[in-house]
Amino acid sequence: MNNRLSDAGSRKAGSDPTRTIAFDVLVAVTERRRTIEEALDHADPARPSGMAGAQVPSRDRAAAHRLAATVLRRMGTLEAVLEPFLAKAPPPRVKLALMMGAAQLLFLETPPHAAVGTVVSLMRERSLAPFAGLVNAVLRKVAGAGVAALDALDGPRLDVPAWLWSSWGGLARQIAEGLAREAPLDLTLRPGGATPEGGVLLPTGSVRLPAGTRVAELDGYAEGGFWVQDAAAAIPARLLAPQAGERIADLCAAPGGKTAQLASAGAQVFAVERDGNRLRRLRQNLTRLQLEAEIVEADALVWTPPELLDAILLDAPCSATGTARRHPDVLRLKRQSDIAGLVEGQDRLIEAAARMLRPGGRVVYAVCSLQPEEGDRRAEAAHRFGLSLEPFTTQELAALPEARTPEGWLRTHPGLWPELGGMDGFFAARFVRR
Ligand SMILES: C[S@@+](CC[C@H](N)C(=O)[O-])C[C@H]1O[C@@H](n2cnc3c(N)ncnc32)[C@H](O)[C@@H]1O
Repeated sequence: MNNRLSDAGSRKAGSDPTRTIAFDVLVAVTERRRTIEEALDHADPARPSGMAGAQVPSRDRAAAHRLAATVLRRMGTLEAVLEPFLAKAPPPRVKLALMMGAAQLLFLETPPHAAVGTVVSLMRERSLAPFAGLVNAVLRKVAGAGVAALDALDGPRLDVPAWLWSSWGGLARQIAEGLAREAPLDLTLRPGGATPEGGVLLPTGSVRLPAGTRVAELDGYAEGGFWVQDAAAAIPARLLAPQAGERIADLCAAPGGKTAQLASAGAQVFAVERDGNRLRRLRQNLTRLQLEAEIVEADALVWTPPELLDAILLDAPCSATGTARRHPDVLRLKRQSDIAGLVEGQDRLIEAAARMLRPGGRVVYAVCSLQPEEGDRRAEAAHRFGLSLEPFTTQELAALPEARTPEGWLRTHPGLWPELGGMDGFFAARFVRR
């Protein structure tokens, strides 16, 4: 993909869809609070941002995704690099274009003539021509300073919004250092599935391939030998320890990574999901994997299982701050004020799950969040719903002892496994119905 960004410089200036799409994505994320994926779905380099048009070819989409994600991941650092070269603050869209140029120069190894030339052309394409001279001059200075400009900057601190940094307490620096790295591709293998070529088996059982690997091109993909799932995301379903024949609900199921884990253990799985579009993806995933589950389009708050259940996996909707490596837009889109509403929804789902369980039945509550309100605090509150805490044992977390909290919960974060390439942030706790 590096090449893709570099190649564009040799094309005619102004004919580069990658930068145009990346710019439109950045505008959509920062001005309209769209996710990168949503913005890409609406991208059309031939039209100004926000107008849906022809589908973007997948190679352009991937390269634009990488560029926009790099800007969002390193936004604080990029602002600090540009600041000395700007006499006064430019309009927000001009600043985005400058950050895009600087990201290519400093993080994506794009040749200077390509990085500067394409962003200058972009200014004309997006009705910002009066600023083309400024952009040209500033980016040339950034190119002249080179990566040495990064040396004096505290990148991890600059790139994380202050409210998130303070919410992560003593782990903040470690987490932020992990977020600065691009996430690898992690797979969960079907039982007995073969590791694709180049894959490394991780201590927890997932298989890891380098960032940028195209999953659909791997041997065994079409045959359903594996599915994409971050190493940390694969742990909660393992901790539920599904047994063949057990009645288990996956209450927030799409796109189905955890449903697949439960089904491949031989459990009788109800995959409950309220979003019809996401449910379609879950169905497609299960079909490719040749796995079976009872797919239920319903709100888990009101759904009632045909009989009380043996176990539940509750992967509740959350702030998703634990996925910021893969989705750096999360850093810019989430706000501290979002947390209270999410917490309320999580408690309602825990309460609903408790009602579905037979006495002695277990639930693993999980969130891909790094926020303590959505993690430990929810575990502390679960007794209100007739649930007892059942901590994970050291043996259950033997493959990742550093992720076991003093209370016996699971807490992963992007700063773990730095030498192996990190992992997403997840919290999980187990409760049993009294
Ligand atoms: C964190 S994602 C789940 C990821 C999934 N467990 C996996 O591993 O692939 C949360 C999902 O919960 C769904 N959801 C949110 N609230 C729900 C509810 N009340 N009932 C059912 N599904 C819900 C969302 O649409 C979303 O697909």
